[in-house]
Amino acid sequence: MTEIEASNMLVAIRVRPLSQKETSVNDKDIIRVEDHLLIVLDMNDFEDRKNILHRSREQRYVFDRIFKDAANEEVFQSTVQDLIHPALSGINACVFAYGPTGSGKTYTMIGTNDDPGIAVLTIREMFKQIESDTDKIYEIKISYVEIYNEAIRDLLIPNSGYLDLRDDPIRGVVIAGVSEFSVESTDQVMSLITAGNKRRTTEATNANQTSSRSHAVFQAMISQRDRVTDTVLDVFQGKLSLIDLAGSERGTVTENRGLRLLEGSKINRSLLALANCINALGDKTKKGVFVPYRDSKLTRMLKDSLGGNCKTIMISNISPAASQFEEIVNTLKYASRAKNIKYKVQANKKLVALHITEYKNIISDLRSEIESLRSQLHTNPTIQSNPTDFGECKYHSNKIEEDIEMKKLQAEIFENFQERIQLRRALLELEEQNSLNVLEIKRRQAEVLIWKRQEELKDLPKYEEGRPLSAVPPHVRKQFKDIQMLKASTDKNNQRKEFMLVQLQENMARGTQIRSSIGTRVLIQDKRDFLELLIKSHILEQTNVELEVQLLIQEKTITDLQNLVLSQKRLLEEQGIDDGSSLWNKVDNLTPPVEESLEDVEMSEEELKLDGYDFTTPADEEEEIPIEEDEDFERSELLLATSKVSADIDNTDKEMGMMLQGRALIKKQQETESKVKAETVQPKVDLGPSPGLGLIINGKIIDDGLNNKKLSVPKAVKPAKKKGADVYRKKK
Ligand SMILES: Nc1ncnc2c1ncn2[C@@H]1O[C@H](COP(=O)(O)OP(=O)(O)OP(=O)(O)O)[C@@H](O)[C@H]1O
Repeated sequence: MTEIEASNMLVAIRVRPLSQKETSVNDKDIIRVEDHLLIVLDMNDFEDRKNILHRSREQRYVFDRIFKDAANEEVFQSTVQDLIHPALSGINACVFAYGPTGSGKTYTMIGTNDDPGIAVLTIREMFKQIESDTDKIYEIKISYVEIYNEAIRDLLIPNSGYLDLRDDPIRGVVIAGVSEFSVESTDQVMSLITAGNKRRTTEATNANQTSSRSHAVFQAMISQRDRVTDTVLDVFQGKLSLIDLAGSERGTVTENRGLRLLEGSKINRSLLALANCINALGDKTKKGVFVPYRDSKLTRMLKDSLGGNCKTIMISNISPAASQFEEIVNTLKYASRAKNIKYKVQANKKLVALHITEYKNIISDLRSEIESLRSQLHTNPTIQSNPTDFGECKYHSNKIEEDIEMKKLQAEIFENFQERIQLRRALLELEEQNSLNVLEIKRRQAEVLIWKRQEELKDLPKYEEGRPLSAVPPHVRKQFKDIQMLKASTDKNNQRKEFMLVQLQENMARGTQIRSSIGTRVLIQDKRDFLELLIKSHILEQTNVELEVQLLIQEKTITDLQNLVLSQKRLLEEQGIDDGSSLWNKVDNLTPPVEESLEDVEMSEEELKLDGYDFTTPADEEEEIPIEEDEDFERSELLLATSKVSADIDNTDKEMGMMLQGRALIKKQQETESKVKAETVQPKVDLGPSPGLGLIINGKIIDDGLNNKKLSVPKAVKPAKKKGADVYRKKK
């Protein structure tokens, strides 16, 4: 598995001017900028300077780029301009504007006539570069959608229905059925964007007169090839995404009620999912932890941009007003975390061997469902007979009621099926992450083994013989620390897997219940059409999964895996370590030194820098990232949960068959789990819960991931410290 040089996400901060409203109430500007340093002053420092007991809440942050009183052109030139050429050369690029409501995200992305925003400037620059490149032919298609209340709508066509996301084996996550317009000039793009913006859902809230209630995603698909005929052509395909996120809502700030409150909680949900992904990707202590991209439509769409082969820029917007202190600090903390996100070209690589069985399960599951539907369709004599027979319909005498019931059923079936596919795929991804963790652990263990071998040749006591960890070189200590983190992440992933398995069981039981209720809920002819539709959608999904399997096999990642094992083995053999017996047994038996806990032996900043760690995080980074804990937020969650429960079908009467199927599934998963466990060395240190990664299942926030306790490692009982030469006992 070849990895290109990793680079970090570029994070820029944009501070908007004080608004008229803020100035009119004498709100103060509390943001100071000195090059890469951003200082958030404490308002109390203005008013209460004489009170020496007052503890200042002043905060300092370091960022790649900070803009204050800057025009959009300046922001563009120092950030996004550098993405245009790579995007035209086949590299994926993404820019997203993040920040609380009213902080200037839409201003940054769209701008005004006098100060055109990033989207306009990007398109202009793109066509400028295309026109000056006479050697190549470019084709550009654009799409523009919004995610509103977790539903995707096309902004380029009027009255768009809801669109769905699909996992395309070649293009990654795609929006099925989205309109893509071929464009040849800036003007064409601009008129499409303007029309799209008019269709975007905006409302006045207390915090912003034209608050964007949705996340807007503009994408340009670029293909480039040489202007040479009659030769085999290489076509490069890049994707440039520009995303204007909806603002994070705090009920207390916006004083939203009713629909706005419900809407806000959905916006928060996808932003919480985004924050969870940023936390998982950007936290150095969370190596190998499963990234919950599937928790929201937004994060599913952003999967490539956050953790894949994509150059991404995050522009975090803030107001400078003292009244916005909490929002400013929250935004800056998330932005700081995002700075740690790194990219690797092959981050989305899949491990074929470990997936084939899982995919086969999905296919056989779909097949049996199709069979059951077919037999319902063909064996039920009442369906085959008179299509206008209304005899089976017990409850609906009137056609309108019938239509409503039919639509409700359709929605239930679709939702149930989508949810199942999402859970299944998430389980696959989780398995993949754990398998990668096993590999990463072994890779590091092999490194330690090599170091041990080299040490054996020296006249020093072995670390097992009392040599403290502090005497171990930094690069080896880093391997031990990484191993510890990876094992902790694998445990955390397994806990999450258990949650998901329970959800899957419930989903399947609900599916059976919905299907068995069809006969009593709709008309005969409708039932027939309905079942046919169901069969078609299932066949489509099955074909999709089968295609994925074939592609995975073609990817030959199995070979990659074998190559890795072989090269690792060769490496060890070269060092005279592997005697040809079992390499993996040998590395699995490797235990970290017990004389001192790994946490006790802190590496110096210099040592860590040498090992590739980043120290650009603010001093208070260790603090927990606060979440919206206000009453309104909780109330809106409750509201959502209640509406969900009332829409749910009572599934207490589970069929025996489903129970057996569920048990078989759990048994299978347990077998897989014990297999994974057998391959993984149990951690010697209890790491406790890993912080910062929340859990959203079926759209419900199970664990916000931000209230968890911090990662704590119980300190090992330290032996009395030896000094100087005592530490290095002579080998006998
Ligand atoms: N850099 C800026 N210069 C001048 N005015 C600005 C700037 N940034 C934002 N504004 C003004 O502040 C107000 C709020 O900005 P905007 O609508 O872009 O916020 P937002 O973050 O997109 O809000 P929401 O999340 O509610 O949609 C607007 O009136 C906008 O014109």
